Amino acid sequence: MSLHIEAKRGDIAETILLPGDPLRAKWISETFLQDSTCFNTVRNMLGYTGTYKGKRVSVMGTGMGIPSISIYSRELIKDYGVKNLIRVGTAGSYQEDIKIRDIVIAMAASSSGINRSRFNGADYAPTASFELLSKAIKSAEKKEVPIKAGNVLSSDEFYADDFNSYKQWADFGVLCVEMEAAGLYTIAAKHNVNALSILTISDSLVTGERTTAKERETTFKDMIEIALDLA
Ligand SMILES: O=P(O)(O)O[C@H]1O[C@H](CO)[C@@H](O)[C@H]1O
Ligand SMILES: O=c1cc[nH]c(=O)[nH]1
Repeated sequence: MSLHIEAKRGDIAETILLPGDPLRAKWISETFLQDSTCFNTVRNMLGYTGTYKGKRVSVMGTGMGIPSISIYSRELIKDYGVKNLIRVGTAGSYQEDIKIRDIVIAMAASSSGINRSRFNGADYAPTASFELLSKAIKSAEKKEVPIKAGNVLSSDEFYADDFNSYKQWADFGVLCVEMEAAGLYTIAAKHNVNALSILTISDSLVTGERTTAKERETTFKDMIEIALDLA
C-alpha cells in the first residue's frame, strides 16, 4: 500500500493505462478487460487489473494536471514496479487539420515550466519512450487508424485568461493541449521506465467544436485499443 493507492504489491500489472478521468478507467475495465478486479478506491481514483487478449494489464485514473499524475505515476513505479505507463487522454486541437476524434501521440511535451525548478531554470525536454511510440505506430497502422505525432503542450491551466495565447504554440508546430504528458514523461525518465501519451481530440480551439463529458468518459475506442496492444 502506498500513500494514495491501497493495492498490495503484485496487484498492479507492469503495463498500465492512465486516463485522467477515473470513470474512464472504470469504463475501460468494463469494456475491454477480462476477469478485472478493482485495486484502488482511495480518493475515488479507481484502478483495475485484468487481462486483454491473455495479457495482464491495469488501468487507473490519474486526476487532472501534472501534480496529480506525478503523484500516481511515482507511486506506481516505486511502490508497485510498473514499467510501462500509457496515458490515454483527451486534448484540445491547436491546428486546423487536427479534427475532433483524431488521435495524437505526444512525441514530446512542452509545459508551463514545472521542470524549471527541478533543473535550476534550465529547460528539460520531456519525451516519449521510443519503444512504446514505435509499437503504438505499428498497432495503429495494422488497424488502419490514422494517427499524428508531435509536440503537445501540457498546460497548467484549462481556462487561459488570454484565449488567443494558444496561437503562439500553434505557430511553433504544437499539435494540441492537455495537462499531464510532460509530468508523466519526466517522472518515467527519472525512474528509467517507459511512458507514452496517446490523446484523442475532444475539442478544437480553432473551430470551437467540442464533445460532451459523457463522450469523453466512454468513447475513444481506437485510442484504447492501440494502448492495450502495448501490454
Ligand atoms: O481527459 P483527460 O485524460 O483528463 O485529459 C484532459 O482532460 C482534462 C481537462 O478536461 C485534463 O486532465 C486534460 O489533460
Ligand atoms: O487540457 C485540455 C483537454 C482537452 N481540451 C482542452 O482544451 N484542454
